[in-house]
Amino acid sequence: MTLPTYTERWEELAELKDQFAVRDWFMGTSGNISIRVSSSPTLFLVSASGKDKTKRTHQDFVLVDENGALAQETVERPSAETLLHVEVYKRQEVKCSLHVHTVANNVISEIYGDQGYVTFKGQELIKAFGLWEEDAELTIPIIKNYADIPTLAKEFGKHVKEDAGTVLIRNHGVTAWGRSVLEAKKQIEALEFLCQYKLEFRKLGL
Ligand SMILES: CSC[C@@H](O)[C@@H](O)C(=O)COP(=O)(O)O
Ligand SMILES: [Zn+2]
Repeated sequence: MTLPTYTERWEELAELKDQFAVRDWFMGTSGNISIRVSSSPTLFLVSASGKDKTKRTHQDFVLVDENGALAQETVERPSAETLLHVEVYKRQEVKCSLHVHTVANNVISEIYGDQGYVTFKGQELIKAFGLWEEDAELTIPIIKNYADIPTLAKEFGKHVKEDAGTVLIRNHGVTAWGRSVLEAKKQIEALEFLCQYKLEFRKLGL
């Protein structure tokens, strides 16, 4: 790990955090985000736990290793959900992992929670997930919100089958990851759009 890489990745993550904060995507200190700093060994910056993520400070992120253990001296604790980030960084191409709680993603995860997935069809934005065919269908898994984080991470890990993806956690939020910050961001934003659309549609009784 070279210092410019560390600083550049920190800044990239900090910018993203500011953007999500403006959208109110970190309500009540919820949400956590991370970015890969090194591949060999695996090291990534993850948001510190329990902070007001609408504010920018020099303690916003901490460096952790492939197991989610602190790789630097700090008084901060890594996100309580660091183990979910650990799951995606097992894939060498993954560069970024994002987790947010929104009302729309929570309601959709509850409505479709029993069936374990939600589908979207006939929507332009499913192209953000690489689905370009006219009748393509996007399926997003919904997992149970286990209180025990290692159990939650294990369940989540079963759905990390590609270098980019999205998983809803029932009545909790969503985690998206990708080969770049843009790819992870694109998916989490697109899913939020699709969840809001589906809810609006249902509200209108259509
Ligand atoms: C305070 S509610 C949110 C937490 O329980 C958790 O789900 C979350 O997303 C944020 O935890 P954090 O440890 O700050 O990364
Ligand atoms: Zn969470």
